[in-house]
Amino acid sequence: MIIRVQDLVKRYGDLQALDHLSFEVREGEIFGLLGPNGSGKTTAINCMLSLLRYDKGEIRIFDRPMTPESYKTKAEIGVVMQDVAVFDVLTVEQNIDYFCGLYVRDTERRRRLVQEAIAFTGLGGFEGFLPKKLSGGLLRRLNIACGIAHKPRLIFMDEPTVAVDPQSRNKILEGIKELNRRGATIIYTSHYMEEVEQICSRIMILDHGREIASGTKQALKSMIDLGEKNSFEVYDLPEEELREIRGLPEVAEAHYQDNMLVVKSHRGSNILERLLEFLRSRGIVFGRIYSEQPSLNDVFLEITGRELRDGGSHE
Ligand SMILES: Nc1ncnc2c1ncn2[C@@H]1O[C@H](COP(=O)(O)OP(=O)(O)OP(=O)(O)O)[C@@H](O)[C@H]1O
Repeated sequence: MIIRVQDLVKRYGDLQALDHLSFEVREGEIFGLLGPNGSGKTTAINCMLSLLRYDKGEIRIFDRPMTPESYKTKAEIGVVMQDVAVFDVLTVEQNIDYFCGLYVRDTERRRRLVQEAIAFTGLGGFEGFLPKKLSGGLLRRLNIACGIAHKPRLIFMDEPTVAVDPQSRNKILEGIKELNRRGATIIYTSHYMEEVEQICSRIMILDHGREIASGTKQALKSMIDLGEKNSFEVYDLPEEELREIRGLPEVAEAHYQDNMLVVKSHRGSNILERLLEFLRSRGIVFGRIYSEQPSLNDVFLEITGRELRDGGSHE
């Protein structure tokens, strides 16, 4: 077992940030911690890294107890934190060399590792740049290079794509999958469900410091009764027709707002064809049609009654 967390409790004064959290991470996984802002993801990571004292519980990494003095364990861990933490006065290359040097003393080997990290994160050509000359996306990639240059066996990544443009984000996500293919186990936190769905092999959903569900994305989605969501651009939908749609046995819920008819079906039922027939038979004019599978947001919504996040933008 790469990580075993048992019954972890962390309080900040009266606030219970982690509430009896237990989970395990196996070798080779990309394990996603998904939860809204403030759900306890960063606190959980800081406890696992022994950067934060906790009130109760046990944390083992590589089958060894994790303590602030676990230097051997720490040397096998890479950390990419939410806030970019690099030295302003050092160049890209010097920064990576500095962080790699915390674990790798041999200068020849380090030189090779630094070059590999530069190539891996696509920072070639920027070696001599100071961090303040880099774009936001490149700075994030430097942050990642600093965390992974020493080729750790286990990598913690805390929201590494916050405030990153879509192109850099995709590069970062591809990079994470590649690190995993090369053998690293990864803990990835995010409040962006699409990212977690895209890269994580197993996911734990957190809310108020508690696990509300965990499993593969398929397993999580099969926990809820929701099937696909079909949306139709409809210019006029009489109340009577909406009532009839709601009455169809496969329909879980149906709403009509701002010229959009949104119909969510129960799990396992495919009703797009039937809805199209219904609309046509009633002479209801429709425009564009979208069909979506349930998302992890639907899982979160069904369990907590709230949206995983407000709005849809990747701010
Ligand atoms: N040093 C601190 N002192 C007091 N409260 C804190 C402290 N750090 C975090 N908290 C609170 O603990 C809860 C969990 O915060 P945490 O940062 O772990 O959540 P998170 O899921 O990582 O959120 P985010 O995505 O915003 O970082 C929040 O309510 C937060 O306000």
